[in-house]
Amino acid sequence: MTARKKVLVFRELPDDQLARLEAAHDVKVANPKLPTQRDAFHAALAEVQGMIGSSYPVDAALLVAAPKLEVISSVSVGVDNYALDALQARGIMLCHTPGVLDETVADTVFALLMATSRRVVELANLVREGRWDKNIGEDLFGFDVHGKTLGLLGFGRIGQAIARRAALGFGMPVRYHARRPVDLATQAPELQGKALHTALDAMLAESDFVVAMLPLSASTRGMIDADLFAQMKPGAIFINGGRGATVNEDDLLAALDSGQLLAAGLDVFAKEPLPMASALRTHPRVTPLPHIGSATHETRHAMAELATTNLLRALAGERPAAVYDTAAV
Ligand SMILES: NC(=O)C1=CN([C@@H]2O[C@H](COP(=O)(O)OP(=O)(O)OC[C@H]3O[C@@H](n4cnc5c(N)ncnc54)[C@H](OP(=O)(O)O)[C@@H]3O)[C@@H](O)[C@H]2O)C=CC1
Ligand SMILES: O=CC(=O)O
Repeated sequence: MTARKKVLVFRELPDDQLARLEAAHDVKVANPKLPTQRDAFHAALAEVQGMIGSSYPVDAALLVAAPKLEVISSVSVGVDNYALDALQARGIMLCHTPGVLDETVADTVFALLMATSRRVVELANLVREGRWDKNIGEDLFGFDVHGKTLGLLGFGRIGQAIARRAALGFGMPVRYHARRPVDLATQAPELQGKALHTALDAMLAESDFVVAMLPLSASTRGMIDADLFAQMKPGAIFINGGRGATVNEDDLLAALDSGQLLAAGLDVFAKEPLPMASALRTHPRVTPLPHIGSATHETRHAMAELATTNLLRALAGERPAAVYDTAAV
């Protein structure tokens, strides 16, 4: 039997997953985002071997305050909140939740595709506000989604789930850009002949919808800028389901205001929650969501369960299913 260790839960976990942790280890729950729990969170760091949570920056200074830390289990697939260099230097394991959220995040991205192209929020507001006094005219028509070309920036687990919806359900030709082409024959045979690895400039020029599904890293920070927007088809729709800071938001606003982009659907922003002063919050052709890519009951539970299993395995000296390679860029 594994010796009991000290575990810090820094974001709410479902009761059944908390109970699994408490059965094996001494657990402290303290969310540093809540002023009433911040001191308890920082005090606990000195003794903990394991941490589990998400959506909080675990930087190098925080890690210095946690000298006994062996493993962090993130309830997220993205790992941009963690000081990867410091984790690697200290030999602290980082686990995450790839795979269990792919289909749900792809659904969210498709909701944004449909909402932007068919003006769903704008037209629902027209009805709610009592402005539906005659049949709508051309000025409020949308554009088709089916049959249009989809360009994907990032073609990993989630990008491929989006491509399946587009190619198999909506008859959309798919172009994707990633640094390495994916071997569709072994990894996604259903997309063979339907999704093409395409040079970035050609993908941008050919796509009616450009969807970014990129992780945030040194190579992607600010990557989607004025230069890329200028290469998109005039009147394209841009969707971001990856990370906000991969986009230069001032350049995005300029592309919307100039008419180069027809609309944008955004689940993620450079700063979250989105500041009240951000023009993206109220722009008439932006559909903003509060980072809900994986936010369904089923998927958030599956993520918590995988993260809990990862942590329990790591603390027991076993290899968890989803260890992030902190040396990878
Ligand atoms: N909105 C939300 O709620 C959610 C957002 N996310 C975000 O989505 C991201 C992607 O998740 P997932 O699909 O599981 O990740 P994967 O690691 O499976 O895929 C990442 C993709 O991005 C590509 N990529 C990485 N760097 C670059 C680059 N510099 N230029 C071009 N392509 C690049 C990779 O290909 P290659 O390495 O060959 O370049 C790969 O195709 C997560 O890291 C997270 O930030 C995830 C879940 C929910
Ligand atoms: O943004 C969500 C994630 O899992 O990463």
